[in-house]
Amino acid sequence: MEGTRPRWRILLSYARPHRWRLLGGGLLGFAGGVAGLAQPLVAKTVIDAFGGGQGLAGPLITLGVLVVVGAVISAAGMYVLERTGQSIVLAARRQLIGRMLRLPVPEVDRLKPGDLLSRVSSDTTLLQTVTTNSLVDTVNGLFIGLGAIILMGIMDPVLLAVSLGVLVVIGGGVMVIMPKISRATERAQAAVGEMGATLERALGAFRTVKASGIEAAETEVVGKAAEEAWRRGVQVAGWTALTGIAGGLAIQVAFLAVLGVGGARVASGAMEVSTLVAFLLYLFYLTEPIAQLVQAATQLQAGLAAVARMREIEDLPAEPVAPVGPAPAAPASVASAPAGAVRPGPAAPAGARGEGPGPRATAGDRPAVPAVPAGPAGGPASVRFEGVAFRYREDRPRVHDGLSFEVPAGSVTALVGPSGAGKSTVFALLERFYEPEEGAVLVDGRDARDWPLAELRGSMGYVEQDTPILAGTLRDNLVLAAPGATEDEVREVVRLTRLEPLVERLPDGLDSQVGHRGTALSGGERQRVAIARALLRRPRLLLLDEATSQLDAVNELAMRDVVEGVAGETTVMVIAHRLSTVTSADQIVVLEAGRLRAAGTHDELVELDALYRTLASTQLLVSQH
Ligand SMILES: Nc1ncnc2c1ncn2[C@@H]1O[C@H](COP(=O)(O)OP(=O)(O)OP(=O)(O)O)[C@@H](O)[C@H]1O
Repeated sequence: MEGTRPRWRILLSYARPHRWRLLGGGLLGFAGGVAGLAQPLVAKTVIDAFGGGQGLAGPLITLGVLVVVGAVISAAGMYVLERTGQSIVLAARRQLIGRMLRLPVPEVDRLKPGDLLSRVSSDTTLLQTVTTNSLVDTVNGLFIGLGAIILMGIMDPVLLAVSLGVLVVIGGGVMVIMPKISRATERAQAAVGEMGATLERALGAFRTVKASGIEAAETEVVGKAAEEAWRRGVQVAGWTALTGIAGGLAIQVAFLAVLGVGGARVASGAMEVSTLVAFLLYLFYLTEPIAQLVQAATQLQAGLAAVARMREIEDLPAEPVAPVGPAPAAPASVASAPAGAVRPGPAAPAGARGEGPGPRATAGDRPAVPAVPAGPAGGPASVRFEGVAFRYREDRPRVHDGLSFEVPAGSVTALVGPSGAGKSTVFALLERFYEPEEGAVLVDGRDARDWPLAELRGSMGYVEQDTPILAGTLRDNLVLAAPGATEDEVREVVRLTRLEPLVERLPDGLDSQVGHRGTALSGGERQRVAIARALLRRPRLLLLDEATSQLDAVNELAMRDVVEGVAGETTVMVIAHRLSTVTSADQIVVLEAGRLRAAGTHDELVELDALYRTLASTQLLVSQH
């Protein structure tokens, strides 16, 4: 229903919650105007008093008070309206931001971040004037205009008909132009969005731009987008100027018409000269309200354009709102487990691990490793892909084509395969960023589509290959997905992911800033921060996309500690690029062209699968512990 609502009603819906403030601001403005009107009268008493030799003090004080009070009231009215305008912009921004962050991944793949940014920053500001000053001006203009028209009608209905005839003809012309202003503003705003998108493209790859020496070329690209925004802006200016003169023109033409018709009526004795003069004065009195109405209508067009661009986002499908609240706190006994403590035995007995290739080792067989802050509530999750077919877009080939495999609860499963085989897509489908075309992705035997989305994602920790870090402090980044994490838990994951030396080195420890996108950290540190962040979430299923670029020894040890530290209590799926990861995995799933090629242990696959042998001897081969 929202989508079919006329835009002007949507616009009014932004103002509605603030109607009393708008009324208050409007009334203050009106009172200020009345105080202004009273000033000439009081000025007259000053002059009279001056001429009559009476005391000047009284009238002068009255005049002074009137001027000051009038100015204060007008300023207060303006402040109330401007403030309300800001509140309306704030509400619109909050709504839009909330919506954007809940857009499904495929929608955001399609949209440009720079353009989205401009909708929140630039389009919303267009609401400010139209929902406040323009609204008040429209009401004022209508009242004053109607009052004048009634008086003119009482004075001479014929001349009123002449005046209205002229006003309606010119007003009709203005109405034809108005939608053009709306369309031109929409295009101008779209051009501003495009400019934002091109600038974001350049700033997003800032170092590459510099290293490639393409500053001038990129400046040209962004400059072209800015030029387009200018061209559209000039179009808006042209149409606005045209409507601006229409108000004055209407009055002048009406004046001439009334003078002609009125003059003839005076000559024929049908009306008095004084009536004609009074009528003409009223006609001029209409100039201000008409100008106000035209200006408000012009601003309304800009507001409508903004609404259209904001609605484009709000009409897109959105994911359900996740319940807010920190993850449940970990039991203190586990959270404070000393370094090197052996975890409690394997959480899932072998029999509970489901069918499929059996895990090679249970967690109990592993060497003593540090514990993660706490075991996940609900125990490790199992995963099954059943004949999954998936493509990113209609016009693209299938990435998965009948993919089936099973990951028993509590096991460590490594996914390997040539580049582009669809490994990362397995994780994207598990997180339900996308939905399969055919088949099903099952978590704990339940179709991922049947899970409440927040619960499904809440049970997983996902470490992307390019490990995004957000601007803020190291601590902000760690507790991002687990705001309820205790200091002990944070310290524990820091130790487990071998981030301690980094924390000690940083001037403010955990509270040091990591820079925009974590630029103050090395690639390996960024990856370990991402792992620590995922662990603090106490996931039932840990999805690790090993970075191919960060293959240093510290990272490798950190990865091994993490996997060993959580195995058994948490199911681990890791897209493996290190031989050490696959050799210690319970099972290895080999993907090729979106299908399962083979599954088994390292030794089995080396024996049985040629592709795995090749992968193990080339791509995967890094170092072995
Ligand atoms: N968002 C996307 N939109 C369109 N196509 C995509 C998208 N993401 C991935 N693809 C395509 O899907 C295919 C599988 O990608 P995926 O990232 O799952 O491969 P991968 O096995 O993880 O590869 P790698 O080891 O190189 O990371 C690739 O051909 C890729 O180009």
